[in-house]
Amino acid sequence: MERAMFLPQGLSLAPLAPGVDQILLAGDGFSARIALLGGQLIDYRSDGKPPLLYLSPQTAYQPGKAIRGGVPVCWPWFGPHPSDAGQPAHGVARQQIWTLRDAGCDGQVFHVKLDGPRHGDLAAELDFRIGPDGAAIALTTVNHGDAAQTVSAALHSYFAVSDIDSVELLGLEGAPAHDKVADARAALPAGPFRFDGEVDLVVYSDRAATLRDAGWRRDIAIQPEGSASAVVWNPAPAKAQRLADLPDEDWRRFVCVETANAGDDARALAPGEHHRLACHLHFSCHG
Ligand SMILES: O=P(O)(O)OC[C@H]1O[C@H](O)[C@H](O)[C@@H](O)[C@@H]1O
Repeated sequence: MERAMFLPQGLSLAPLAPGVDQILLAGDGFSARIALLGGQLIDYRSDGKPPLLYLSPQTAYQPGKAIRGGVPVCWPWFGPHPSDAGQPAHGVARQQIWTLRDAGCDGQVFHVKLDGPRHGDLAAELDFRIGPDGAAIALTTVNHGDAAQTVSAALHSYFAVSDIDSVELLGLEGAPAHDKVADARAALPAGPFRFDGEVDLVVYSDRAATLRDAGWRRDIAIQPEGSASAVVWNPAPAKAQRLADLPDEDWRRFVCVETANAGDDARALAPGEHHRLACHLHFSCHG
């Protein structure tokens, strides 16, 4: 909180829950919130429009627990730990408090830098650029050690949708994928992808994708950087019921399209090397 005096106009720190602060951004025609727990964007919206991101009303804002919604940062591993089942799923970054290092404003675009927890010799930082046209989130990993390290990660975006039956995902047609539900390798269909039942895919693609929502007449454009994998996830009713921090019916209200370095796309970092994984998110409404 001691940094509050340096914050630009439109940006402030406020409590989100006991022991957890959030950064509030109020721009011309848009607003956003970043939780320091997990270093995660939890809200972005244009005035009068539906939110970009889904955020569970049942989430616990408690250090040591991940927030269900927004854009959790999975780091420095995605999914189960590669060798130690006692470690948390999706790494340590989403459960810990990040530190605000710098914030500024360039015209209408806010930028915010956060420092993440160290994990051994690996360090993480986040760079947000948030303006009237959308949000960009960049996760940079640096290997400060003397040995090579493998890192997997994801910007686990929960996109809000009008209803899951109204959306289709475009841009990943025909891409090779690992279907984690069937534990099988397969290519995505040649046409638009629709969500039918539980979906948990690592799609090997570095292409931009578009989430088209006919109900809200909106397209969300997802432009990846430093990524050759996208994780596409929706739990469907049975798995949603097993998630204590998600209302039973809310699986209909989001889909995750995660800009990732997952599965075969994990990255090896030599000593001193860094890697930047970023997603650039824009939405447009159509008639
Ligand atoms: O419940 P969580 O640990 O947040 O994980 C939620 C989901 O994240 C990713 O999308 C994984 O591919 C899924 O397998 C997992 O179920």
